[in-house]
Amino acid sequence: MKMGFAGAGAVGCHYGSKLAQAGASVVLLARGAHLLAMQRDGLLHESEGHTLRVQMCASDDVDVLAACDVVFFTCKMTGLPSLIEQLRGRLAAGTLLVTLQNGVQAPAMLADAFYGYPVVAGTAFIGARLEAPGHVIHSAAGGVRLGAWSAEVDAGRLQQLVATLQQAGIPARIEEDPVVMLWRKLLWNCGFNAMTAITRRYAGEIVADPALREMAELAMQETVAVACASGVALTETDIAGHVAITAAMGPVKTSMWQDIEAGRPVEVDYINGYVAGEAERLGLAAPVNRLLAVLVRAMAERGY
Ligand SMILES: NC(=O)C1=CN([C@@H]2O[C@H](COP(=O)(O)OP(=O)(O)OC[C@H]3O[C@@H](n4cnc5c(N)ncnc54)[C@H](OP(=O)(O)O)[C@@H]3O)[C@@H](O)[C@H]2O)C=CC1
Ligand SMILES: CC(C)(CO)C(=O)C(=O)O
Repeated sequence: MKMGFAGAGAVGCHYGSKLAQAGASVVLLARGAHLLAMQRDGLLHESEGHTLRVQMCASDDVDVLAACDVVFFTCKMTGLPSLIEQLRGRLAAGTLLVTLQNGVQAPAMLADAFYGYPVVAGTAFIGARLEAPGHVIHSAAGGVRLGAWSAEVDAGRLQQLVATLQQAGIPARIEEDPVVMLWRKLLWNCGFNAMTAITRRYAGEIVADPALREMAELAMQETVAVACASGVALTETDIAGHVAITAAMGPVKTSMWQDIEAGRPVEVDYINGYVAGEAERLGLAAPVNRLLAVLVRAMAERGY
């Protein structure tokens, strides 16, 4: 199976490297100083106490993905529309397209742009960051959940992909309802991504502080209400589950906190901003999500 990673940063390089180490043929679409570093020295990959230099084919030419069996989209949501435009008409028919973005919008965007292709929705539970160009640190977890999004997805092929990921040491499983899967992850991200980015506290610390925890829970309650009004069956139990898991979580810097610190575009419009917008469309109120989105946008504009 030839695996491609479109927008190979922290998440794409970690998974690409794990697959390459297990013998898969892997190609990375990357750019800038990060690409140059990987082309010159290979990827420096720190994971689970091991540091390796891993050589993979990396390019900024989209045709590097042309002959892949599977292409994982691993750019940020902020970069997805332009990446889709670059790849439109350039991938072989039948290529399995897998999204791993936070938020709930990526699979539908791909299914629209790549009509007739098999599209798989995915969620990544991982702590990973680009420490420097060509240097990825995987610090926590690493599981992937996948669910068939478009009718073109063949169940056997999806199972084979999950087996390949598992053989590479990536905990992977299939979810029967990809919409619920995406919203359940969004629920956590609405509660904790902006809160960690604003307060510079780990999610576990937010849960341990009654006032901060209350805000995170309010953001998640609004998200549950929007999900339910959209026909997605999330409940208060999902919130309690997220809070319990987060209380036991180590010091993982969320992707939004990393982006704010690095002065990169933030995904808040696809997380709290998305929920606030959907609430307005549905005639609901989501003031906490709206406030979190406004604050994170303002911080991002100032570059801190
Ligand atoms: N990192 C984490 O721990 C987690 C991340 N996620 C989610 O996974 C997704 C990916 O996150 P992450 O890996 O951290 O993001 P990164 O920013 O580390 O990686 C994305 C990479 O894609 C590159 N890229 C974007 N567009 C293109 C393009 N057109 N051509 C070539 N390269 C391109 C970016 O380059 P450039 O920097 O130049 O834009 C960047 O190197 C996000 O939706 C995030 O929310 C989910 C859970 C945890
Ligand atoms: C849940 C977590 C922290 C890691 O999977 C995440 O989604 C993020 O950093 O955006």
